[in-house]
Amino acid sequence: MASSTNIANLVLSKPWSSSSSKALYFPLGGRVSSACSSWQISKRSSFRGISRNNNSNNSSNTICMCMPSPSQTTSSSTLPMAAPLIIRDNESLLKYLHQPLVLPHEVDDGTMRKELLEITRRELMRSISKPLEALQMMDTIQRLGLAYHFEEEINIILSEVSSKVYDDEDLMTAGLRFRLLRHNGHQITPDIFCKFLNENGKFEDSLKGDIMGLLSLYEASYLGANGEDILFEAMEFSEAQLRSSLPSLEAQLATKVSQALELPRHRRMVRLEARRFIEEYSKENGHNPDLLELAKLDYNKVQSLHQMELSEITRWWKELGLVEKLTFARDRPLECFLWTVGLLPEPKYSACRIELAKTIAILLVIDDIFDTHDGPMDELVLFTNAIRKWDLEAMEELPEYMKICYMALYNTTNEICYKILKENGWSVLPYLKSTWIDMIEGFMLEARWFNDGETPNLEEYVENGVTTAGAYMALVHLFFLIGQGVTQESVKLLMDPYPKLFSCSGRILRLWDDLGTAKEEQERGDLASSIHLFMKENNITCEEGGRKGIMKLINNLWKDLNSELVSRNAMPLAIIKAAFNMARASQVVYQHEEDTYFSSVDNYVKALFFTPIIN
Ligand SMILES: CC(C)=CCC/C(C)=C/COP(=O)(O)OP(=O)(O)O
Ligand SMILES: [Mg+2]
Repeated sequence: MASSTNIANLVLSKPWSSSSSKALYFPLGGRVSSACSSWQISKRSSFRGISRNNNSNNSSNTICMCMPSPSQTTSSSTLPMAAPLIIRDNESLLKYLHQPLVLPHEVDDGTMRKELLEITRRELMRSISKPLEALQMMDTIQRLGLAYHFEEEINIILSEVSSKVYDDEDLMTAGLRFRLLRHNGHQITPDIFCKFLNENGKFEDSLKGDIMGLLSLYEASYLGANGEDILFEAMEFSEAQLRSSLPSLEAQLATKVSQALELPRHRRMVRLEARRFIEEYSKENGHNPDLLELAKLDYNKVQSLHQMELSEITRWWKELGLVEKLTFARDRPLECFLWTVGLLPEPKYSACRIELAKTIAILLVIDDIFDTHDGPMDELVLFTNAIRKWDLEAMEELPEYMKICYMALYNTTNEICYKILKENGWSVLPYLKSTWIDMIEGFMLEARWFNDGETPNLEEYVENGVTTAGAYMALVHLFFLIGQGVTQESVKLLMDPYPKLFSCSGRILRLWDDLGTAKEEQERGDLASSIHLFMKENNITCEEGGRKGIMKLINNLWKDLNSELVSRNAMPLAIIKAAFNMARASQVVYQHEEDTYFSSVDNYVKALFFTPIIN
């Protein structure tokens, strides 16, 4: 008979408190109940159930976790998504973050995760003699969000498969090999696809029925750089074939293909893809149960790290108190944090994420001084001049509401510089200051255009829009915060002018921003957006046509961005990755209505930061 355990009196610990790992074992098949709910314990292995009681009538704020003893096993699992969670303001966010909560990795106390990591590491290295197996496993590992644990092993395997010639490799393997090598910054030429062309230079008709091969070619084609025409041929060919075969595919494969057609792998944000793919993978026949288990444990562990960071950012933001003084300004620490997790998904960048989120929060307030508040021109000029001087005395001339913002920027930037100096011995104030000055001058230029009734051309608007979207500011900060490959040579490439890598990724950010926010901005009476300037310059009368044109520009910018990955220059790989991630995050933040899985930014935030994965 099923036993029942009342959880009302369980004392649970905070997600980041290391001292109190509690393992609560319940009998498999038993029930755990609270005042308003009960859970059947029927899942496999250690931790298998966590649910926050969201019944607002019940003040107990119960979090329930159920866990069969390690000896008990059962099969199959489903991952419920985004439980209802309402975060109304920073107050309730902080409250939420400080509520007692036990996350799965704590229950496991890390032992199981470590064991699974070692099992996976061994399996990955064993697969090296079979390239296809190794590549597939590596691909799954990356997709599950686990690649950061296996950087060394992944590089060993990639070096191995990049140096060999595989005469008999099929389309699927060639596509996978190309994509993984290029994604990870290894050299590979698209000539490996030449053998799949007929005498007219077109992909062979015989490939049309090879759905897995086409899918692999399709995903690889999105990493094409300028001049790699074979990959653009590959993109058209594979996309057309996949679309036309979609109705005849069996359900699971059809889902795989439509997911890919919706958004190729190369453009997906790492943590969101991990969240989504863990569920897909759990339903795949023949999945590796250890890998799946590891992915879930790891996802939840990283999520609890993110909660801790978010708690730190929210505390900082509240203490700063900017929005209490500037009531028109945006109050969105969560949104800032979403960006930073997009740019820097790896756990090791915890401190960088916190600092970057601060800069974005301040950027939003300055943007609001210029846009929403419509600061009078003379005040905006004063503000711009004071920032140029970068001097607390210059602050004295400013109106009260500007003073507090000025000092918040001044202090936060100095604190970031101090941390970098302490950590690495680099004195970076001239660079950080300079990138903020560029940004304020960009805002000022927009304000002048608006005030004088002047319309810039598309190119002028977009280039300035990269600066006002904060792209250069964010990447220059990250260059020093990450601190990898900071040399005299790479620092010389950083500013004056900003590197092409930054401007391509920044243009993608600006264009997605306009696609996502132009409607409200136009209603508010802001400057014409890139969509409208594109329509004007190309004699297009309908907005839909303008949007399509902008999408084309974005696709071309991706080719430019990929070219930067191929040429590499002296830019460190970590900052190249961050620039790519900025382009990826832009699409995620601004194109959510077309995403059928998460469907809203709110759901991204819940899935990323608040809802652990449960079985
Ligand atoms: C990674 C980074 C730097 C993220 C910042 C994102 C951003 C562009 C915010 C401002 O958008 P907005 O649409 O409110 O402002 P704008 O007036 O510039 O369009
Ligand atoms: Mg905008």
